[in-house]
Amino acid sequence: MTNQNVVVPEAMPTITVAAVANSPSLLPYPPPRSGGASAAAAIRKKYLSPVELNGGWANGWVESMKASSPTHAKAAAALAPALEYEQKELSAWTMRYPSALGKFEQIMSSTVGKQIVMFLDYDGTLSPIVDDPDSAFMTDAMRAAVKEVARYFPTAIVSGRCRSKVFDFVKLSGLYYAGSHGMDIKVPKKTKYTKKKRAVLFQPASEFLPMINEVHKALLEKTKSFEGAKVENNKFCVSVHFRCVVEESWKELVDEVLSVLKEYPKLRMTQGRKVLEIRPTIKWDKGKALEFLLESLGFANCKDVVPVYIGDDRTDEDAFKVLRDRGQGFGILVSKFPKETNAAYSLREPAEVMEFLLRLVEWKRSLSLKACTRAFL
Ligand SMILES: O=P(O)(O)OC[C@H]1O[C@H](O[C@H]2O[C@H](CO)[C@@H](O)[C@H](O)[C@H]2O)[C@H](O)[C@@H](O)[C@@H]1O
Repeated sequence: MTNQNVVVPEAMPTITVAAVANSPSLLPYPPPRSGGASAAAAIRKKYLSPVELNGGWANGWVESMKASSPTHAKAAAALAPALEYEQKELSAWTMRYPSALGKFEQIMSSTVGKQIVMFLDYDGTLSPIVDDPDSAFMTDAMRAAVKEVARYFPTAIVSGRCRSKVFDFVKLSGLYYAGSHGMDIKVPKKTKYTKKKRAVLFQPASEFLPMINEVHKALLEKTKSFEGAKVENNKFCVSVHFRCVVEESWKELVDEVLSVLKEYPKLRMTQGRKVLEIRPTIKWDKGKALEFLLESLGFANCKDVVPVYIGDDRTDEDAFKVLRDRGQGFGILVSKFPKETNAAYSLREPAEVMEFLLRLVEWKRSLSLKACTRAFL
């Protein structure tokens, strides 16, 4: 069976056992905890294209879904040699993607005299991952930190959620919001940084709205018998959550989702953190949204701008890649586990993101203070 609208989860070349041994950073998320050659075999299996696996596409998705299963991880954690192997992998990975907190001074010294623009993902970055997507609240302390950052730097929230929903969580005006993985961007008429004649609403997938609503309904119907499954309408994309579905039912769930998708060749499916994301096939992603926002802010051809993007998920990789390709700014991946990434730095969890944001504010204030003192001398 071939299905053009299905994106192979993490389509990666097949990795050999030797290659894995030599490249500790080539690990799926979270890494298999079975250690040594068997870990390598698990990695190899994960990266096989679904068409190569017996049973075809759906099995490929289930393999990918299982690779991020905490149940699997816990069961395998009983193996002591695996833990040692894992520690080595982690330290090799953090050498390659150092902590943005550990390298804070170094990072900041490269931004002096330049304009930092902040891009923040929401789930898993500003808020912890929780079972119920409707309860993924950010803390007041995090909100205060983001507010402070936005006082000093243009700040955008870039999320897979629909724009109104992510605004309801963040509740801060004066920021830029890009929802539906960047397919719904609003640039207000007047901000500290831009004065536009009118607000800009950029929705490159607007023609898909009726189709997305139709698919949302169909998916609600098809998944209603799966205990724990949740379908979320994110306006220009739909999320099918399987975090609370028992693993034995994942294959059946994927089959149902694929059976709906078969009727919509203009939609594609990708996988996030325990979620299947259905979205239009248009060439638009969080990376394009980052470029669009930089342009809207007047930094399109500016050499002295440092875009900083913090995110935790596969969809954030598009933005990290844009920064890497531009050779401008840097991405920070939020992850506790080694993970192949286009980011330059890492942070372990939202609490560290908050610490980074607060240090950024402190650094900016101390710079301004030094400048004032110099002016008085
Ligand atoms: O781009 P993001 O802001 O990171 O949004 C990506 C998806 O995030 C949400 O799902 C994830 O977080 C949930 C709450 O912690 C969790 O239950 C779920 O398993 C995660 O995948 C959101 O609900 C999705 O619609 C977004 O696409």
